[in-house]
Amino acid sequence: MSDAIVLQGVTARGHHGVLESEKRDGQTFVVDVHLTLDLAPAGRSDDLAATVNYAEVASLVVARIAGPSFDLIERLAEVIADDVLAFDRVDEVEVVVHKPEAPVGHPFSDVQVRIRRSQGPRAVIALGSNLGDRGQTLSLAVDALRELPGFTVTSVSPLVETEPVGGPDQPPYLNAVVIGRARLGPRELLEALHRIEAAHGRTREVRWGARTLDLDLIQFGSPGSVDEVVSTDESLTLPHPRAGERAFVLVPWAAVDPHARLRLGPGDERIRPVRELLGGLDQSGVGPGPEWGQP
Ligand SMILES: Nc1ncnc2c1ncn2[C@@H]1O[C@H](COP(=O)(O)OP(=O)(O)OP(=O)(O)O)[C@@H](O)[C@H]1O
Ligand SMILES: Nc1nc2c(c(=O)[nH]1)N=C(CO)CN2
Repeated sequence: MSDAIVLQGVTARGHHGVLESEKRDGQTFVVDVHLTLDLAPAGRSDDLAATVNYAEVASLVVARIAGPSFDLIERLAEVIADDVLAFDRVDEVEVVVHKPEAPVGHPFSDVQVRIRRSQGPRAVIALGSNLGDRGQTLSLAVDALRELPGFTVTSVSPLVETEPVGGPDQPPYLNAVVIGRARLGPRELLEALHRIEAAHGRTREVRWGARTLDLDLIQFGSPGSVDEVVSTDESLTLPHPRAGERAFVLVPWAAVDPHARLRLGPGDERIRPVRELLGGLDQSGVGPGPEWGQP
């Protein structure tokens, strides 16, 4: 990925430094931020929501420069990198902090630190429940994902109420989609999903039968990018082979990421916008669900 947004020379006064006089008097800090992200969705749609607003990044940087004092500019760079990586769309960030008035004791023009930090691949997880207190179970599953080491939840879709698709006669489902960034590998993530399912009384007796909780890994990495994982292995097929035909997955996914794209199958070259796939599906069995946290 070579697309980037580059914001240079964001300047503000701050009180970072090891010396008492630096903390007391303050000085000028200058920050450059280089964000690596896919700009094609914004290029195609002309929609600010499909990219990162550089003015928001500048405000975050100024807030950190002017905010609570750190001893080291390394620390200032690190917190700025963390703030920028909280934008789900950013794959990698480089932060340079300049301190041109630093007390160096000799003539000099600038001192700077430069760090580069990356997100893990983006993972899309589909949630479903049609037994017990469905909303409560799905809320607890999202909590468990938020607490999962090596996984950062970045977005949670609204709940949808859906008619069962396939399998025996069974009650209606609540479904949702969670998107996150994974430092875990896809297998470790699937094992963690199975542990969360088991903690909520999930059993596997009937294929496509009723269940307290179902967590499917829909996609790991961005389709077409180097971090995408494609697998035909039966124990972990990626992308999930039935996702493209399931309105109960695609409706909540498109609601939380209108620019999402899906490879049509593990052996398939075709990558399609989720909204386009939805256009070809019968969505009559999918309706709005309760608010999160409401019965
Ligand atoms: N992408 C994937 N996400 C989740 N499970 C997968 C995936 N690929 C393969 N599997 C395997 O599928 C097996 C059955 O999973 P599960 O019981 O959740 O299926 P299901 O929900 O009844 O059906 P479906 O897979 O059609 O949603 C699991 O043991 C798992 O190893
Ligand atoms: N509406 C709906 N139907 C389903 C679901 C689901 O989550 N929602 N899951 C299935 C197997 O994973 C089978 N059928």
